[in-house]
Amino acid sequence: MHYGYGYFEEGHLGKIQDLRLWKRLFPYLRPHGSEIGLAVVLSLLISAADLTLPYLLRLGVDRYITAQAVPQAQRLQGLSKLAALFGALMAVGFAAEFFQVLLLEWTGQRIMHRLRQDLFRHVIGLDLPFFRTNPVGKLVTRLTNDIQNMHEMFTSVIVTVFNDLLRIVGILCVLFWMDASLTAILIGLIPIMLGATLKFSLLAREAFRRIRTRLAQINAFLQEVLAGLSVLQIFGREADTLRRFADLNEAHRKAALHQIHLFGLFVPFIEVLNSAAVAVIIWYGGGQALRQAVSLGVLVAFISYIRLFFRPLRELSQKFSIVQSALASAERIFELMDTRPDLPAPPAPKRLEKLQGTVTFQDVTFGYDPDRPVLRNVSFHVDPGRTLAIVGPTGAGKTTLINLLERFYDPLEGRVLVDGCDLRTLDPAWWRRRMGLVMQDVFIVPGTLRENVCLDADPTEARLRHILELAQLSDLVEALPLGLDTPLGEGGIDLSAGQKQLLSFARMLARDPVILILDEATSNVDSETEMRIQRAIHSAMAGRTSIVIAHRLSTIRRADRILVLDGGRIVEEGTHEELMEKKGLYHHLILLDRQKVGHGTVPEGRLARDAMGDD
Ligand SMILES: Nc1ncnc2c1ncn2[C@@H]1O[C@H](COP(=O)(O)OP(=O)(O)OP(=O)(O)O)[C@@H](O)[C@H]1O
Repeated sequence: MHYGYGYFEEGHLGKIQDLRLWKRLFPYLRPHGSEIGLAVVLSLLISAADLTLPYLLRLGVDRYITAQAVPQAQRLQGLSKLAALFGALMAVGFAAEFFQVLLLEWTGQRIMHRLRQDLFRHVIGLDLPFFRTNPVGKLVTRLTNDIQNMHEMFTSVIVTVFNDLLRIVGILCVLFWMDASLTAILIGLIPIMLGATLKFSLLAREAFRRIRTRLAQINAFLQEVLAGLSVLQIFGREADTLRRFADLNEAHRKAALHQIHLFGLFVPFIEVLNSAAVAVIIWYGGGQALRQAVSLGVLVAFISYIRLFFRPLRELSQKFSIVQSALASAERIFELMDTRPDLPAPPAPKRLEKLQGTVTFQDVTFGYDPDRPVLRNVSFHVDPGRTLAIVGPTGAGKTTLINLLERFYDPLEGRVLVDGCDLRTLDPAWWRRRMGLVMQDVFIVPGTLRENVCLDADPTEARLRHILELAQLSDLVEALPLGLDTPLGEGGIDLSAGQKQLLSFARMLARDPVILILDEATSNVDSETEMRIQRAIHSAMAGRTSIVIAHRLSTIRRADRILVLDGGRIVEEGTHEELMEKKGLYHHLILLDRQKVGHGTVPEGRLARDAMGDD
């Protein structure tokens, strides 16, 4: 939320004298040099019009209203001319200000658009390890509040500060030229005005910070409560939740009231100061006028100038605050832009001409936290077109293995090779496009069902129909009024967990990958659909290297090789028959599974993975 004083993250202010930041900002301003130049010219026009208006008043009073010696008709004619000139100048000032605002907003929006685009491009190019340590909320703030903050600075500070300074200096010069002693009085009032507004700015900034903190607490609380509302209702936590919300709401109300008091005090105070300045000028200047030391016109012009003079003075401190907050935002934005990917890109990323699909793990050790390895000395080899099944207890490191194969992370030790090439030497985007992933968690991208199936693939209409058929999605598509053009996700329809898995399978088929990875691919669909999907999966596996995190005996049996992982190590390896003969962990797991099936606690053929950790 923006209050006109900039958005501040706890206690952090930007340093206006930080040249490094201005240097980084300059490339964003440079393409708009002509627009900024034009805005400055318009500033000159606005200031000139503003400064001339009170002077016309002076002329009106001195030359025509109080000039008894001049004939009446001439005075009236002069006044009409002045009034016309006054109107014309106001129109010029208005038009110039209108175009300046348009120009600055347009430029500000263009700059922000580019900055946001650059930042987003950078963020989505970062690797998964970065997102583990940087909360999503923080990144969203960078792309929204911080960018908005800088927009504020571009549109309402950079050029308009020039306006303000020009006006202040211009007015002082004109006043000095008209009457030095009256100007001296006005200058005496400047420190009081500046001091008051500066103090107020600090208090206002603190007040807004408090409101924002309270609002952030309310937002976080609401998000949490609404996401888990059903659990809350089941456990009867409504009254307690209501009480906690009431406390947060009350704290926000108090903070908002404090800010209203502050403004309620400051705005009239500034008005009083303004009026006091006018009173002093009337008292002192009036005396001078009576003694004929200054003309009545000068006095009238002076009073008009005072009004013009105090506004920019008052706004300068507010603008100072906006610049401080914008520079703090710029610092955070550039800090994010300077984050380098954790996975170093090879100097010349390779793309293999003809990918066979051999996968080799060579003595791989890896941990998300380098001090706590999740995989230890893992080595295996899968030939093209072969199927490898990985089984093991919960938390054994199965998904981590897949993460390394996707090159979302690099091993701490050892190498992951495809067709004999270290993954670190390949172009990661090219490599990831060669893999088809069917996972339990399916991410729906905002878009239609067709876009969600095709993603980066471009199958023909007939092929797409065939894919939907294989993925058991045809009936669903037919039942939807808009068919494949039905929007999914927010604002569109929601798919069931099972339907999402079918979608994930369809995506894999559309991509036609060399390497197939299946992780709990059909855990959420009914038995009949599962059977059909399993059949389709097996035919999809033909001719592709497949790595399956297996929970079903049927899949495991068909695998060419089975790895049994436990505590991040490969503890057994072989075919189903070999491992059964060994009578080790695999044998134990299978027996447990059979027992469970016997007791009817798990569906037939599903490996009793929950029981795996019991041993
Ligand atoms: N992103 C992550 N950051 C930190 N630790 C993680 C992360 N992902 C997994 N881990 C840890 O790594 C270990 C292995 O997790 P992994 O997901 O590979 O196990 P898994 O064998 O796939 O388990 P499951 O069968 O339950 O899916 C676990 O101890 C887990 O806590």
